[in-house]
Amino acid sequence: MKGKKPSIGFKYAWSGIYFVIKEERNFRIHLFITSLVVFTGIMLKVSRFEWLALLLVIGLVLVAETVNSAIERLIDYVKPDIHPMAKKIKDLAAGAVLIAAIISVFVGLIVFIPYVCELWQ
Ligand SMILES: Nc1ncnc2c1ncn2[C@@H]1O[C@H](COP(=O)(O)OP(=O)(O)OP(=O)(O)O)[C@@H](O)[C@H]1O
Repeated sequence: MKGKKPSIGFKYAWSGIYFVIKEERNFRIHLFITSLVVFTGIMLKVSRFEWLALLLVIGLVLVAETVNSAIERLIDYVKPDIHPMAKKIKDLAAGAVLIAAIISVFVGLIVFIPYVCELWQ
C-alpha cells in the first residue's frame, strides 16, 4: 500500500514465520534437518559452491512448506467442508513440498557422499 512504512511489512512477514514455526510440525522437522545439514557442512568443511547448493535447497524446502501451510489455511477458510477440489488443491501443495524435499535429498547426497567416502579411505 502507498505510504506504508517498509518496517511494518517486515513485522507482518516475521509474524508469518513465527506462525509457521509455532503451528507446523513439518516445518519444525525441516528446521531440525536444516540444522543437521549445516552442522555436517561445517564439520566436513564443504566448499563455497557446495554451500550455495545446500542453502538453495534448504530455502526451497522451507519456502515450499511455508506456502503449503498458507494454502492449507486458505482452503480451510474458504472451504471448511470436505470437497474434491479442496483435496486436489491441498494435495498439489503437499506435492510441491515433496518435490522440494526429494531434490534436496539428492543434492545433500551429491555434496556429502564424496566427503564420507574420503573419510573412510
Ligand atoms: N476440505 C477438504 N476436502 C477434502 N479433502 C481434504 C480437505 N482438507 C484436507 N483434505 C485431505 O487431507 C489431506 C491433509 O490435509 P490437512 O489440511 O490436514 O493437511 P495436513 O495434514 O495438516 O498437512 P501437512 O502435514 O502438510 O501440514 C489433504 O492433502 C487432502 O488430501
